[in-house]
Amino acid sequence: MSLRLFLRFRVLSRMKYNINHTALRYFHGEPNEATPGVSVIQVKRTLKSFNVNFLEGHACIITACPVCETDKKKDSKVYINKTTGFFMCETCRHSGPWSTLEKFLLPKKSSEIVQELKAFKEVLQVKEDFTKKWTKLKKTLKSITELSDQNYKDVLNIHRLPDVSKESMDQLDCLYDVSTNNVYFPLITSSGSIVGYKCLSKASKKEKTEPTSDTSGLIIYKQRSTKCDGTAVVVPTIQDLLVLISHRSANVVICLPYGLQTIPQEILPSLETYKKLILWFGNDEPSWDTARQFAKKLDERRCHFVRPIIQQPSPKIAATMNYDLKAILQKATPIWHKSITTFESLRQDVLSDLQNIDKVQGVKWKRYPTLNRILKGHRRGEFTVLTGPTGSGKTTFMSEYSLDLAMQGVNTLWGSFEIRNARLARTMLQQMVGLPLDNNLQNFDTYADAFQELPIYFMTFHGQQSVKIVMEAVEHATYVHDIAHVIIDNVQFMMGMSEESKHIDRFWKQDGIVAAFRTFATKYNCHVTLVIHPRKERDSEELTTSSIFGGAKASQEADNILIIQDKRLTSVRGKKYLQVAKNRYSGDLGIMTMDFDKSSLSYAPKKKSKSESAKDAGDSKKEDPENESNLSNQRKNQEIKHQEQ
Ligand SMILES: Nc1ncnc2c1ncn2[C@@H]1O[C@H](COP(=O)(O)OP(=O)(O)OP(=O)(O)O)[C@@H](O)[C@H]1O
Repeated sequence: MSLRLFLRFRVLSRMKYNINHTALRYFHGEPNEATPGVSVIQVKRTLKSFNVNFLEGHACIITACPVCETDKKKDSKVYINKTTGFFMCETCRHSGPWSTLEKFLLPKKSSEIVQELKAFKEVLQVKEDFTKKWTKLKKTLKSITELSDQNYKDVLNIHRLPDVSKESMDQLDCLYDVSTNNVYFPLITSSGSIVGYKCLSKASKKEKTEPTSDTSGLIIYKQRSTKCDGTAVVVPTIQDLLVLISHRSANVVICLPYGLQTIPQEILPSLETYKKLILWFGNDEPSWDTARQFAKKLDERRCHFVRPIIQQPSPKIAATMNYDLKAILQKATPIWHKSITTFESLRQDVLSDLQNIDKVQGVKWKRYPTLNRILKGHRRGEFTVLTGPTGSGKTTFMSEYSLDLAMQGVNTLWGSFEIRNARLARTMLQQMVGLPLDNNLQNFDTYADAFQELPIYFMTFHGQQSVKIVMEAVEHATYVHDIAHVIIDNVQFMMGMSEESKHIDRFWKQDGIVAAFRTFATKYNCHVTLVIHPRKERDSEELTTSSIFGGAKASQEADNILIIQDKRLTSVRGKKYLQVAKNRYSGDLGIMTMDFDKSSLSYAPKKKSKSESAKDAGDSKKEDPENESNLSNQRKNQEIKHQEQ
């Protein structure tokens, strides 16, 4: 345990946390630092072996902070995340991976080790204390409750906020900026420290959060003169929070810092005191998906959910419809199902699915209407395989396909083993702005700022990697950043050396990788897209589902198979197109032409003038292969099923 080792670790962990705040959020390839992946049993065993008393909470293990102890501070608690091992102390604000805390917990430390720990502590990650910034803001801004009654009402009207009394608002301690009309709500931890704020902006009409990621604070409202029974209602927006406050619908209401986008593991300590959390997010599919995802982090056994049916929209909408908010909250049911369930407990889910049929079909692409028609949308928990000849544009297409979804809020994790992340990010940036970047360098910062807002994360793996390490990184990122779409480009980079003689082995290896990602997609309710090269086929032959490299596993396990077909080399009028060769959700198959626009690196269909579209509509009936009849689609699907059997 030398100081050198500690310092090396520090550089990596610092890089990890700092880079998280920038556009490209990287994960490191080193097994220990990148993917803590500590089991709760392991943590408990170590604590017991060190004779350390601890409490097992819902999402964290709680014990006295050994980092504070070195300063002889007493009564400080450290929270250790049960899934990742990430620790956070509410007093000294140190945080980091379990492997670091373990060193501080060692019972008998030689004086040499004590010295090393002191030096190490200096360089440990410390969560930013926002109190000073907040105090500064307080000097320049007004407390909202200081406004005259009329002005206070005007501010509520400007932001279309419900009629919350000044007394209730006073508890939230929010500030008002007279010059911009913005309202600031502090984000507070359970120990009372201010760690950021949520701002209702008049100009953008949106909620903005500072810091932009990984805050440990929440907006917590507790009704005065009522006893907390350990229940809190959790809502995504300030509007929802204020509605519940103004209707006095719950004793404790908590507003999440980043809405439905992500729930940082840093806020879990502040939620430990609640025995029951009622998640009230809204009655559409994304809200429902998010609730299930968040509940996994919060500990499903204490989570209840306001089911997403028409009579139970988000608090804000329910209030405008004059629904009884208390009655809706009383109908909240547990998220956690036992292994055996009955139709009685499923009926609300079935009803919700039927009422939300369009949204259940998934997130629709903005750039590919044809894909929406065939695949209906992009759904969580599915497994997609993309294949196509070498250099046919698999990466370029997948880049635009995933960008489109990320721009609609799908949290995305890219594993690009073949091309460098910087090149991939550049392709995506160009696809986002639709212009060649080198000719528009003067606007780079504007473009980059917009790109930085997107929920896209990149793994820093490059070249050959073991499946175990990649899977650990993917599972970790899915937990920490609530990832909904993982892309692996391409599978061949997880299969070791590529000698022809080892072909049989490689088939087996690929089957193992496919099985691992299939299981992951289902277990974590996350969409996985694997890019797989085809087997060597003759150029003149079309690729089919059986052309995918490896055994039949990939085509059997996939929910969707997408194949890029390049007919330009074999026929004069040949085109490049994307074939949907398998679609488990609706069974519809078909093709989408891929006209490449070099300046925007895009395959999206170009917008046509009215006369052109009218002409095309006539022509396409005659010859457009995209209009294959459903009958032939069904026949093709049956053929695939037959092959699989
Ligand atoms: N339809 C097209 N016409 C012309 N150039 C294209 C087309 N599609 C992609 N490209 C360009 O071809 C190059 C290779 O594309 P890309 O890396 O996406 O292919 P790939 O199928 O992923 O390759 P590999 O088989 O090596 O993985 C890129 O520079 C891309 O901009």
